[in-house]
Amino acid sequence: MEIPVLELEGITKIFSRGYFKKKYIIALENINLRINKQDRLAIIGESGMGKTTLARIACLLETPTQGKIKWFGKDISNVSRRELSYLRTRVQYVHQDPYASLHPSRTIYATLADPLSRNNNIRGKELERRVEELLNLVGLTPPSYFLNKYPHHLSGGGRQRLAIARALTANPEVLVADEPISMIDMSLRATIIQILKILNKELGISIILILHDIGAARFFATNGGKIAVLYGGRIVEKGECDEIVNNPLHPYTRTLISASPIPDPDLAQEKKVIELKSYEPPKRELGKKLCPFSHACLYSQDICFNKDPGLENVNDKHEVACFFWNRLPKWIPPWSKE
Ligand SMILES: Nc1ncnc2c1ncn2[C@@H]1O[C@H](COP(=O)(O)OP(=O)(O)OP(=O)(O)O)[C@@H](O)[C@H]1O
Repeated sequence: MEIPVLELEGITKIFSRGYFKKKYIIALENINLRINKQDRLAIIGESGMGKTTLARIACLLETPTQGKIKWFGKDISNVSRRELSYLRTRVQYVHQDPYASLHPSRTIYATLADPLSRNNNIRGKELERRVEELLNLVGLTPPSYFLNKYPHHLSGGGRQRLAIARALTANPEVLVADEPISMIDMSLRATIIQILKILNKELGISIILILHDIGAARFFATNGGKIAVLYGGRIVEKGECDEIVNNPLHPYTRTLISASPIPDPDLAQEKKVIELKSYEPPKRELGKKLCPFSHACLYSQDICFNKDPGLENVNDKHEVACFFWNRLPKWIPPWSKE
């Protein structure tokens, strides 16, 4: 079996808040993920489900409370500070807010040339050539127009392109983009996802894209990519994108798909959004075994409140954590004319 570039094994993250009366927040629980070379993985879920925490742990910017992180099969839980800072250059993080992640007083040339020179030990003409190559790659063309401009001269989409180019200066093995399209114009969102797909295909970089919209996740991961659905800090369903989107087996994934906008106005009018029993966020208690979606799920029964369903293999392309996945009603996709 292929050795994954990055592997998360049984990752749990618990935050504590308060000084005298501590409150514990289970942000992630028992997350297992394998990222192979050139993988395309979309992680989806609503706000507060643990996406950013997972992204930061995958980029080695946050330490898990429990679990192992492996880099090419080697456990890196106890590596030296020096090795950790090296590994952090191999897994690059693209922040959701391009406004905050770029230095406002550096030109676009300096934003890219300084880290390029540091990471690759190049200067002069070679450095200029590489800066131009990166600008071309992310669609900031012609490069000569942008070199002496500043981030504030760019639109939100342009700044996100620059942030992606800067992440590439370290020649990363993995790029984790945390909701990179949430703060940019709707019309530019597809182009940013398209750039990530090109980097994945042409440079062979493994890409983890964090999103809350399953439609965007589908656009990114269709045709060979994967999707993992996060709810209440757990992965409730994961597998090949086309398999998950066409045959979702977790009630939460079905809810997400049914809530996602569809472009066809006739279908949009007829589309039924799946109602839930409750719209409260999941309650997570330390040591309590249950399905995190049980309070909201239309199909939950006693067992769902007393036992952790755990991910089960449906087939080699699909895992789901639901006791009743094979007893749910037939799935009719909202885009179907049936
Ligand atoms: N540093 C922290 N200290 C305490 N609690 C935290 C911290 N970071 C995250 N949390 C909590 O962990 C849970 C998961 O947060 P996280 O930001 O990972 O979710 P998310 O899915 O990325 O949400 P969003 O889309 O709103 O950013 C939330 O309940 C959040 O309040």
